[in-house]
Amino acid sequence: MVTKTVERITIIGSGNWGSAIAKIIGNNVLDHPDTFERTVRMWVFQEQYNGENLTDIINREHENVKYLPGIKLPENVYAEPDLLKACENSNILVFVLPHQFIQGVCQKLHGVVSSNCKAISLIKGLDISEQGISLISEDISQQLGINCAVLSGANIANEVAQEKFCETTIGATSPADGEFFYKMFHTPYFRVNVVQDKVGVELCGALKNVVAVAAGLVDGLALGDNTKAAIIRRGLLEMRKFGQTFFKGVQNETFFESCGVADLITTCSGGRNRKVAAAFVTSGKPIDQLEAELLNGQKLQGTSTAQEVNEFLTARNMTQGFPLFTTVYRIIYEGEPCTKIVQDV
Ligand SMILES: NC(=O)c1ccc[n+]([C@@H]2O[C@H](COP(=O)([O-])OP(=O)(O)OC[C@H]3O[C@@H](n4cnc5c(N)ncnc54)[C@H](O)[C@@H]3O)[C@@H](O)[C@H]2O)c1
Ligand SMILES: O=P(O)(O)OC[C@H](O)CO
Repeated sequence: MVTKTVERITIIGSGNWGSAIAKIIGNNVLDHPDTFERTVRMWVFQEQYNGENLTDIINREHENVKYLPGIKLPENVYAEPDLLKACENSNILVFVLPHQFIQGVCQKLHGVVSSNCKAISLIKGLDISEQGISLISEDISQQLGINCAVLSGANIANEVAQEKFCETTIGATSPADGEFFYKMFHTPYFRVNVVQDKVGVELCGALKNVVAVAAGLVDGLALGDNTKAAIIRRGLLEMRKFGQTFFKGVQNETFFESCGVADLITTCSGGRNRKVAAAFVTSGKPIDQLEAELLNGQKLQGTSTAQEVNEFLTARNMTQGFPLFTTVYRIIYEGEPCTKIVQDV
């Protein structure tokens, strides 16, 4: 008799989105016991919450009281503070942590992960320097020697966790991987569409965060909805130009998926980057201070991505071709007046 092996999943990250996605995966594996192992492990960057380990609270209360309060996680989601233990014998790795922490995690996992693992990145960020750009999914693939698909969409975590209808996009170059991840993530309220333009999906997720900062500046200046719509439209065009200038094969259609225009709308209305950028205008406080004051440990991605994109464009003498990305950078990091967001774009 041939025994069918089932896939063991580890979620690497347990913030606001990591916890919301743990709810989806934890429930979906129960619907597919022939495909997935029942227990889903979630790596938690350990911290104390009211004098207790966060992992102990999550495993007792089935709730991430710090990053996703008020939402019960399925009882088969198990929080583990040791990264290597969390990933032991896993076949499926779901990367969902702020992009600034991915290098450290990959270094710890280097040489430990089996080459027949599949990975998917839900991270919205890029690894950019003067030397060039790497997609986070490419970094994961290269450092761990495994394939990595991506998932990105108009998905504010708290709304997804409350099971409010939305859509998302999976980018997978292999149709078999696309089908597999569809099964792992799709629900009636979290509708997955799979496309092959993995690079386009990932770029949308990262670059929309810079546009969200611009939208927050507009809100802070109380310029109104027409102005914000103009910023969103211009932002979308710059995202596409950036993708099609620096990467091969990025498709126009991808920008009309959930990961493109839909994510721009949601992030520019209700996202954290928007919120902190608006407060930057109204309070005059530095971004780091506002992140700490307003986000309760959650992390911003848009300001650091604006800085990374600017470093990359400056090294190529191409900032003029991307006025919105460049203006966001200059306002946040070089003290340009916030009103430049409508003068220089
Ligand atoms: N929150 C959302 O609505 C949402 C939706 C879609 C995509 N995303 C993307 O998902 C990714 C993860 O975001 P999130 O919202 O789950 O995180 P978050 O901002 O809510 O939480 C921050 C996380 O980072 C962890 N952390 C802090 N220091 C760390 C360290 N040194 N090393 C490793 N981890 C550390 C914290 O424990 C916490 O789990 C990001 O790329 C984000 O853009 C977020
Ligand atoms: O809260 P933000 O700005 O990080 O955006 C959250 C999600 O990416 C929206 O899809």
